[in-house]
Amino acid sequence: MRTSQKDFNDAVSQVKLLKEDPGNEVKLKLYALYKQATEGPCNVPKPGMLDFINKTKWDAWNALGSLSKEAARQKYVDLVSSLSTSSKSPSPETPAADRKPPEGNSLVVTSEDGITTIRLNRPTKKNALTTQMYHDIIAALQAASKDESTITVLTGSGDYYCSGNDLTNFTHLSAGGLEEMARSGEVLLRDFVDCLIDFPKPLVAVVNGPAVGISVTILGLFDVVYATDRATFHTPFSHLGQSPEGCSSYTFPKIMGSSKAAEMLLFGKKLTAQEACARGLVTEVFPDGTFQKEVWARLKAYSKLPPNALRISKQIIRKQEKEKLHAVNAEESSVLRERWLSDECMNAIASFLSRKAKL
Ligand SMILES: CCCCCCCCCCC/C=C/C(=O)SCCNC(=O)CCNC(=O)[C@H](O)C(C)(C)COP(=O)(O)OP(=O)(O)OC[C@H]1O[C@@H](n2cnc3c(N)ncnc32)[C@H](O)[C@@H]1OP(=O)(O)O
Repeated sequence: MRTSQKDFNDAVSQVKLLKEDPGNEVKLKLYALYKQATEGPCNVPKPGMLDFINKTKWDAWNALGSLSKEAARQKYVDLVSSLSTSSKSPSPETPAADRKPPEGNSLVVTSEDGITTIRLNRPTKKNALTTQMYHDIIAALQAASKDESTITVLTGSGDYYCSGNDLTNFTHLSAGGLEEMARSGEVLLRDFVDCLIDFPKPLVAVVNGPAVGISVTILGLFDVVYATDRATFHTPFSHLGQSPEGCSSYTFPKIMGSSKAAEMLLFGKKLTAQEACARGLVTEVFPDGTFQKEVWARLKAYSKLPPNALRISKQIIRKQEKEKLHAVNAEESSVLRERWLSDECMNAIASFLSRKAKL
């Protein structure tokens, strides 16, 4: 059956009414099909390397080749129709466990039994860290350092611990352009890591699933790291045209030796939880089935220890390193600022956003 211009116009209007964000990949497909349906094959010059949002869009449109306007209209209508069906609200009978938790509250902070828990809560994005989340974690750590709790925990919701920096952070350009984005990124990164370096109470990572990028590098600044046996530890900086951060250029060689650290930080070797434990990055690994029960029981017992003694002991253990860690953090952040402006980095991010590469 042929798609009429009216079907197409209706589908264009329907997209604006979708209840759920269909995600970047689908939005890119819709964009490309729309352009093909309305203007025909891609007929504009390829945007420059640094203009990676428009370059990604151009790539998607250009990839449709000589597809006819009629066929593109049909594909657009079919795609919108599949989205409209899948984004209908769940019926009242849908069991709660089958529903995705809301995306609204990306960080959930709770305090109970002497433990303040900071939970990354963007499970549908594998808990990738938005710029807002870095700010919120800083605020949560500052509050936790002064609250009644004895121990502070960082963990994730859903099947991932954290997929690292949200790569769409790079697409939110302000009036100052790329340079300004890189400058503010450097300041945010430095503040975030400084806050971890200075955190005065026992800081525990409860790694409930795979961990990527900055969520791995900062583990050297935690006092204890518990991981499920499902967790993996991956720092794909070279693949992304980036460089190590979170003080890992200093803490990783110290923790695991320089050659093992290089395998992770230069070549992006992904470690299993057992390997990370053998290298000293993880304190203890638990079977996934009993992970939450065992870890929280242990933390509850530790939280009954005298809080002042814990603070003072942590201070003695970390004191010698603080100055060095702040210097390392400043240097890593400054090097990254340069990296973010490089073609290698731009290309890697554009490639992720257009879904050509997965790590
Ligand atoms: C200059 C501005 C910067 C400002 C901020 C500065 C602050 C400091 C920055 C410090 C530098 C940090 C460096 C890093 O952390 S490097 C590591 C970055 N992370 C990645 O490269 C991971 C990318 N993701 C993946 O490879 C895969 O998604 C993953 C293996 C994690 C999971 O694959 P899987 O197939 O299981 O799931 P999906 O790919 O379908 O993912 C589900 C949805 O989640 C989205 N997603 C996942 N990870 C990220 C991410 N890091 N950023 C953005 N979005 C992410 C993915 O796109 C899917 O979304 P859709 O359903 O909408 O398609």
